[in-house]
Amino acid sequence: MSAIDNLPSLSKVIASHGLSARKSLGQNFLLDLNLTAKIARRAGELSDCDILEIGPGPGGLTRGLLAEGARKVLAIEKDERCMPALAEIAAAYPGQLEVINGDALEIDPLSHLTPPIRIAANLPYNVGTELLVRWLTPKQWPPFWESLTLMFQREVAERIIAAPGSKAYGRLALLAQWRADAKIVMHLPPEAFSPPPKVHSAVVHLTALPEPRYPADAAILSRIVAAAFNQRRKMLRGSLKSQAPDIEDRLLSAGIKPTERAEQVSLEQFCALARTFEK
Ligand SMILES: C[S@@+](CC[C@H](N)C(=O)[O-])C[C@H]1O[C@@H](n2cnc3c(N)ncnc32)[C@H](O)[C@@H]1O
Repeated sequence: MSAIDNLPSLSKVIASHGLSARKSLGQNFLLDLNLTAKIARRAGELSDCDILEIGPGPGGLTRGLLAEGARKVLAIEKDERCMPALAEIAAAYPGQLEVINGDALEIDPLSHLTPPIRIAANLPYNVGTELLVRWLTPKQWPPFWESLTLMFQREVAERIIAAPGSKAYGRLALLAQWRADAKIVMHLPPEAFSPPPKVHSAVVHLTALPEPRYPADAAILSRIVAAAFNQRRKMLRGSLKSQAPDIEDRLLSAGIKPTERAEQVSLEQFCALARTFEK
């Protein structure tokens, strides 16, 4: 019998290590290993890849990723209490699991990983969106990762895949669809988690495009789109007035009516508008 067969169930792990869920860390754990294996399979072909996992908690998804054949998993977890449980998994997969106890928003994981790299995470929603925006907006493209497989609150997942004209359409949709193919690959009810959250969840899979769909500077595009959607009910000539005194001319040159609202503007048009700020 191998060490992996000796790993206890996640309910036992939680009980034996006293891992009562902390709300402040957004802890809603996945305890069903069939489910975590299913999520790991949605991350794509793992056997030749290093995986960056953020927020492994007691290690349900970590076990799924390793069982699905990941070459190596680098897991960054803020909660020190999870370290003994993760050490048990590391012992079952010698040399394949490296754990860092720290804040993923402050750690640069690159020196610990070898390409090709995929990212998988079940994170609190605010940390997840902040990291997603960071991963989508590096200056250089393609990025260090090939794909992202991320759990979100269902409404956030819908914002990532939203089309123009819909209520969910905004900065997340534009940044995600500019440089990646994004789709929802799984829906999870609250009961899938312990403790169950108040909201439904969904897993989004994003594959990095070799090149962005349209040329634009990431920082400028991000700034323009944020300003446009911060006042999404306003006409763009109003919401973007602070960006440039000649904003109406810039909008017209990008093929956008200055009286339109952000919701009606396509990704291609936002990129054209961002390019007027590069000159
Ligand atoms: C929703 S739980 C998911 C845990 C585990 N992946 C699972 O699916 O059962 C989120 C995890 O992210 C961790 N976490 C929260 N903020 C973090 C941060 N800034 N950096 C690293 N981990 C964080 C929490 O401690 C928690 O273990």
